[in-house]
Amino acid sequence: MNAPETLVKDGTTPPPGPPAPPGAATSRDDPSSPPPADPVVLQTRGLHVWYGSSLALKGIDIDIPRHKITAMIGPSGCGKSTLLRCFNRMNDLIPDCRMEGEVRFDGESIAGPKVDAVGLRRRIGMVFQKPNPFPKSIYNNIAWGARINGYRGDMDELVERSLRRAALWEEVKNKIHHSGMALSGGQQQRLCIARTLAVEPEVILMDEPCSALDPISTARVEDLMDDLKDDYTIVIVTHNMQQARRVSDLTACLMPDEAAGDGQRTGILVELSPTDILFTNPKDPRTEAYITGRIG
Ligand SMILES: Nc1ncnc2c1ncn2[C@@H]1O[C@H](COP(=O)(O)OP(=O)(O)OP(=O)(O)O)[C@@H](O)[C@H]1O
Repeated sequence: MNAPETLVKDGTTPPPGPPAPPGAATSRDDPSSPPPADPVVLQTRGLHVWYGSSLALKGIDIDIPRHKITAMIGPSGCGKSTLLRCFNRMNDLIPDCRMEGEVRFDGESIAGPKVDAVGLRRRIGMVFQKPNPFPKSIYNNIAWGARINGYRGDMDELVERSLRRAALWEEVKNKIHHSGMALSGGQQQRLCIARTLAVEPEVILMDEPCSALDPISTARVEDLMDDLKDDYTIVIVTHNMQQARRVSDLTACLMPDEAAGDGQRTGILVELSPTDILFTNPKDPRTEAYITGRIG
């Protein structure tokens, strides 16, 4: 995503709230101020994303609520991962990827050269499909990132706290200086979650975090997500509709735009609903067609 000079808004959609002035103090700067009252933590308006000349996402307007788990489902190639990467500007790292529209975090635009993308990714962490621990010890998988991010506190305490929070401590406490690569796939994924938690993000983006895991490891990660949502906002992309039903509070259904030209698969958001409603009484016939297997 290249930061656009001018943000383009879809005139058919309601505009977001007013942006905070650049450099304005936020509640995060002042520890005595109450947490933001706005229940929406991430918001897009009129979001379009292109890879080269190919339009991958069109006109996405979505509000992600704080301290909830929002799942994103939809057929392959309809732009779920692309949308996830818009939230912390990971698309900036993809050549030829360009976005127009607005993405707001805590009410402030994340686009533009003045926003520190690295700092943004610290506040909005990401867990990937394939566990990707560093080729370092379990301890250093956590300590390394924390040190780079300027952590000056008690590192042993941070490592233990992060591993406990990721429900991994009991399994690794006696081999903390062994390689993270020697853990099982499920343990590696929880180590990656612990590494993400160690830098104290507010939001965790998960891109199919269980697709490489066996059912028992999947259940452990799902239990962990449920436990984490009191303190974090989680957005998860999943192909597994049962998983979306089990873990999420809200579900967003993305579908290919029927109006797109031949050979184009452009994703649009057709529905965002409470998960129990989306799977039992969907508002949009395209959602119903997808969840009943009539569109894949
Ligand atoms: N790095 C990239 N370069 C070029 N095109 C890309 C890139 N990443 C994704 N795309 C294209 O953008 C569209 C959306 O891809 P994306 O991976 O976001 O969809 P998805 O819904 O997450 O798919 P899946 O469910 O298969 O993972 C696809 O047409 C894909 O080919």
